[in-house]
Amino acid sequence: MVSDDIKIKPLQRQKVCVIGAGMAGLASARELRREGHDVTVLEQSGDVGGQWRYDPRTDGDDPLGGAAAPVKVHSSMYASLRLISARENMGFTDFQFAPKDGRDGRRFPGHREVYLYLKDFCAAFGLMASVRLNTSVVRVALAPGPTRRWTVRSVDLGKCHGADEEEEEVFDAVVVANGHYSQPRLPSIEGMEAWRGRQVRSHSYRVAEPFRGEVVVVVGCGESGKDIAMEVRRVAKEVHLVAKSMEEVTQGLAKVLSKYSASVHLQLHVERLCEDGRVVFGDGSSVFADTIIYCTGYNYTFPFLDTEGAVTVDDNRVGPLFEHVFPPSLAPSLSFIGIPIKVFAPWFFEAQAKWVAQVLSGKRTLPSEEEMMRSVEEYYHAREMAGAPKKYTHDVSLFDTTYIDEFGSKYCDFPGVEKWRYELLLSSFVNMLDNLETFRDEYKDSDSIRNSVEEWHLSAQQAQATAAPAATKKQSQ
Ligand SMILES: Cc1cc2nc3c(=O)[nH]c(=O)nc-3n(C[C@H](O)[C@H](O)[C@H](O)COP(=O)(O)OP(=O)(O)OC[C@H]3O[C@@H](n4cnc5c(N)ncnc54)[C@H](O)[C@@H]3O)c2cc1C
Repeated sequence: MVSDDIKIKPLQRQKVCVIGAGMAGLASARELRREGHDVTVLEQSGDVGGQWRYDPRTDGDDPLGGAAAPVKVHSSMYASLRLISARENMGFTDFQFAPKDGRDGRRFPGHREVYLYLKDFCAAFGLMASVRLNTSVVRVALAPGPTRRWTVRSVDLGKCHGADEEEEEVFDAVVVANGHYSQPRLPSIEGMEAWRGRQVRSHSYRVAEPFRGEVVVVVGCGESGKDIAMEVRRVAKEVHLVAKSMEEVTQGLAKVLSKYSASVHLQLHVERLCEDGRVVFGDGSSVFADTIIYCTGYNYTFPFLDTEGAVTVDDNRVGPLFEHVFPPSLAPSLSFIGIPIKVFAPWFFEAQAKWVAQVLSGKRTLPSEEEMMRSVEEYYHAREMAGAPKKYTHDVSLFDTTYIDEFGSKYCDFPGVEKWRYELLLSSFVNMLDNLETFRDEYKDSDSIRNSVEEWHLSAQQAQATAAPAATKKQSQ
């Protein structure tokens, strides 16, 4: 643990390392630069965009080894993926995700449109000047000495893979933004190791073609599970979609299940896998399957981070983190951006990043370590009382307007999410629950949403035309 008498560098312009150039890392870079810090973003891949940079390569089919071993391919996006959140609800406050001529202008565009948007964001704010690509961070630990600083060890993947190519740099602060949709979280099912068929993680699913003519079991009924089951059904002999309980079977899912009843079958729970290739379900029925695709979520992982036990991951709880951002004993020099799930992204990442940038510059102060710790413990206790499993610690719930709005006003004078955006979110969600196959293309806005969306389109386009060049000029000065 960190010694109590360690000196914190006086707050001002800090030399900050951001790990990762996805949505969260880019939001951090922009806010830190705005606040006058000296920022270096280290990104292991050859471009920015994180998850939204589709990668046709995969980590292969071995889920058992793959669950423990770090993945090599970062993005879990499949080729056909389209957003589940409306573009009007995704975007930075001053750089909206507005449709652009000649691009995918749909309300729920494909993954590439988000990647291009993030590239535009980088260009508009001159962020590439701070980003070092092909640089994988392999170790982050407290630097020796009387001041709390961090040694960051990285490898230049563009050059070579040898340990002697590692570089060490010392930073005043580190912002961790490495994402948490890459390392698959797998269920533990009896017989998994000996089952003779192919077992694939949704992380490695790209297209349906490899499953042509097969009997496929899709475990997990979240967004990816449903999307993948519906896509695979077009080429497979039959698909068995496994839900945890009937609660997951929304009206929309029930509709498609009845529409495709000849090829898609709902199952509840996988009981065990048999060596002969059978998959036995909770009701005792079974099927000989060729492939199982696990769509069972992802784990938080920070393989490079050594905090001497100050921050741990326990059943997907990263902690302790004050407001999901600062570990009390290491704040503010270590912070995490993008940990919460089910938030307006990147809007919320921007708010978190603004807070971190302002705390580092001394514009804002944090409560004492003890108070932050108490707050974390109270939060855990409240979650427990509400019956929320530990693994959902960072699910702050998109529909709870208070958390996001209070965060913004309390920590960084950030505007609350406008009412119409919540209305749009809710109506899109209800439409998705009812019309799984069509919700992205067929929707009916209420008059008030339609008016607000029209206004948004106009102002977003104007803002992009004027503010972005100004921002570029300002950043390059
Ligand atoms: C299939 C799928 C569908 C999704 N659909 C939606 C949606 O519709 N709407 C929505 O809002 N969100 C969606 N999401 C969630 C989305 O990924 C997040 O909103 C957001 O992209 C997370 O951004 P991030 O920057 O935290 O992480 P990432 O995008 O994962 O970026 C992390 C970056 O860190 C880099 N990195 C990691 N480790 C290191 C290291 N050691 N050294 C250097 N660099 C490193 C990675 O290469 C990557 O570029 C979806 C996610 C998935 C997987």
